[in-house]
Amino acid sequence: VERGGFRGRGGRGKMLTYPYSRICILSQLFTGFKGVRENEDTSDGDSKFTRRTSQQSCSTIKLVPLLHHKELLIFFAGPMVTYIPPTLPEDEASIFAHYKTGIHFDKYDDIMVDVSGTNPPQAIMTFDEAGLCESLRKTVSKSGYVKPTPVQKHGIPIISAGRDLMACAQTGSGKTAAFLLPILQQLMAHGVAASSFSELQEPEAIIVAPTRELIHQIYLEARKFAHGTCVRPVVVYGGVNTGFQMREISKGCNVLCGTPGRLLDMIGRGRVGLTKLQYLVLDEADRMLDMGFEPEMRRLVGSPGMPSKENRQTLMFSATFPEDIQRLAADFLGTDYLFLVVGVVGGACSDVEQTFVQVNRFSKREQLLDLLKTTGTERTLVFVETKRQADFIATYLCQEKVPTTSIHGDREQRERERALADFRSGTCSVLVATSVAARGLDIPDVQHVVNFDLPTNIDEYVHRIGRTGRCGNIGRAVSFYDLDTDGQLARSLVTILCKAQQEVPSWLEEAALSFPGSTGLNFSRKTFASSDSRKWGSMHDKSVIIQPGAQPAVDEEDWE
Ligand SMILES: Nc1ncnc2c1ncn2[C@@H]1O[C@H](COP(=O)(O)OP(=O)(O)OP(=O)(O)O)[C@@H](O)[C@H]1O
Repeated sequence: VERGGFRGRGGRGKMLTYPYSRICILSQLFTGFKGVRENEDTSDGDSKFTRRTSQQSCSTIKLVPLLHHKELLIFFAGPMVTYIPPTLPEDEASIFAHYKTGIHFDKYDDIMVDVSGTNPPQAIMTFDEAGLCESLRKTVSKSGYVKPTPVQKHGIPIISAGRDLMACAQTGSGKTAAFLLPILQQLMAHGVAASSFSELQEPEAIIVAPTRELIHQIYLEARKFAHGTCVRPVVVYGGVNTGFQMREISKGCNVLCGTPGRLLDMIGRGRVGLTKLQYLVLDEADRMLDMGFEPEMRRLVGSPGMPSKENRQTLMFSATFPEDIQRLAADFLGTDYLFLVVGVVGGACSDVEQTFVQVNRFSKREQLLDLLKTTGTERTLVFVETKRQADFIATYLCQEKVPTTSIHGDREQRERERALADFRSGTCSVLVATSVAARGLDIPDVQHVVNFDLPTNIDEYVHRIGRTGRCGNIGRAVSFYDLDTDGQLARSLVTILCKAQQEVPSWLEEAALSFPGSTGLNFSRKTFASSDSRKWGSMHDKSVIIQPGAQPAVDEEDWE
C-alpha cells in the first residue's frame, strides 16, 4: 500500500503490522470489513474495532469483520499526535524581525521580465503605487521593504486586477509578498468581515505549499502583513494535534495556509467551507502539480463548494516551471491567465556562486568535514539523499565536534521545528537536510549550501542552492559530484551554470558530453528566456532546464 509500509494482506481478524505511522488507504482489499477510521487525536473509531498502539513507529490494528460493509477502508496506523507548537510571540519586534537586503538587491532591476497573455496591467515601480491601505503600508514599511522586487512590481498589479497568474521568479526574490500583499489589499478593500467564532469557517483565501515548515513560514508572513487588520490567517499542517488546529480555525479564518493532506482533512471534517473562496494560491506550484501532489490538488479543486476556476482567482508561484507542469497547470487556471517570467524559467539565482568538487562516494564524508572546517561558524545547509543518511551525517559531524542538527520526514514535528529553530538561532551552525528543506525556506544568513549528494532532478538543485544568496545577498553552493552516479545531471548543470553566467569546469563539460544520449552541447549565455508553454506550441526549444520526464524529489516520503 505504501512504500515500505503495509505488509500483511490481512483478512478476517488478522493482525496487520504497519512499520510506519502513515495513513494507508486499503481500497477494496477488505471488502466485507470496515476498518477503524482513527484520526490522530480523536479516538472516534468504531468501538467494534480494536486498535493497539505499541511503540511510536509501530502500530498494530486488528480488523474485525463487519458484515454488509463495503466501504473504502481508511486506517491511520500511527501514534496519537499530541504536539502543539509553542505560542508565537506577539511583540512587534518578533513579528517584523527581518534580515537586510544584500548589495545585489538593486541588480534585480536589471533582470529581464516578460509577461505573456492578453492585456497585462502596467507594472508598479513603488509600493506607493500599489494602492495599499494604511495598515498594509505600515506593515510593509515595518518589514523593512523599501521598494518592490520585479516579481512584486508585476505580480501585485496583476493580482489586484483580478487576473489569474503563473509566476516564475528566482529563489529568494520576494514571491511570497507578491501574492500576499495584493490578496490582503483586495480583502481589505472589499470590506472583509472580521472573523468570529464558528465551528465552520469559510476562508476567502487558501494558500497551499508542499512542506510543513514552508507553509508555517508563509503563515508567519501572512500574519506579519495582516498585523493590525481584521484579517485572520490560520495555518494547518501534519504532525500537529488536529484538535488544536480545529480550535484555531474555529476562532476565525480568512486566509487558510495549509499542506494538502491536512487541508483536505479539515475540509472533509466540515471545519472549512469553500463557498466564499476568492483566492487559491499554489506556492511551489510545479511541486504541487507534479505526480506527488497532483491528485490532492485535483481533489481540492473538486471539493464540494469550491468555486469554478472562472469564479475564483488562481495564483501559482515558483522558481521552476517544467513545461509539462505548465501544461497541467493550465487545467487549474482561467483561460486568460498571465504568465510572468522574471529572468530565466528554472534559472538558478545568480547571486549564488556555484562550485563543483569531484568526489568518490568513499571520500565524501571526510571532504565534507574538511570543507566545514574552512567555513568555520558560517551557517551551512547540507543536503543529502536519504533520511538515514541525514541522521548518519549529522551524528558523524556532531562526533567531530561540529554543532549539527538534522531535518527530515521521519523526525517528529517537534524535533523538526526544534532543528530549524536551532539552525536559525545559530545554536547549530550546520543543518543536514533531505529534500524536505529544499524549497521555500527563508533562513537568515545561510552563507553556504553543500550538496553532499546531488539530487536527480535539476529543478531540485535550483531550489536547494536557492536557500542561500537571498534577497540580494551573496551565497555559495558547493556540490559533490560523483562521476559514477551524477552523469545524468551533468548536462543540465552545465546549462544552469551558463545561464547564471558562471564558470563551467572543463571536466563537468566533458562529463556532460560523454553522458550517453548527449548530442552536442549548445549552451546559450542568454540572460533571459521567456518560456511560456503557450508560446512554444510544438516548436519550442527543449532546453535542458526543462525535463519533462524528470523524477520527483528522491525522498518522496519527506513531503507532506
Ligand atoms: N521588497 C522587498 N524588500 C526587502 N525585502 C524583501 C522584499 N520582498 C521580499 N523580501 C524578503 O526577501 C526574502 C525572500 O523572500 P521570499 O521568501 O518571498 O522569496 P521567494 O521568491 O518566495 O523564494 P523561494 O523561491 O525560495 O521560495 C524574505 O526574507 C522577504 O521578507
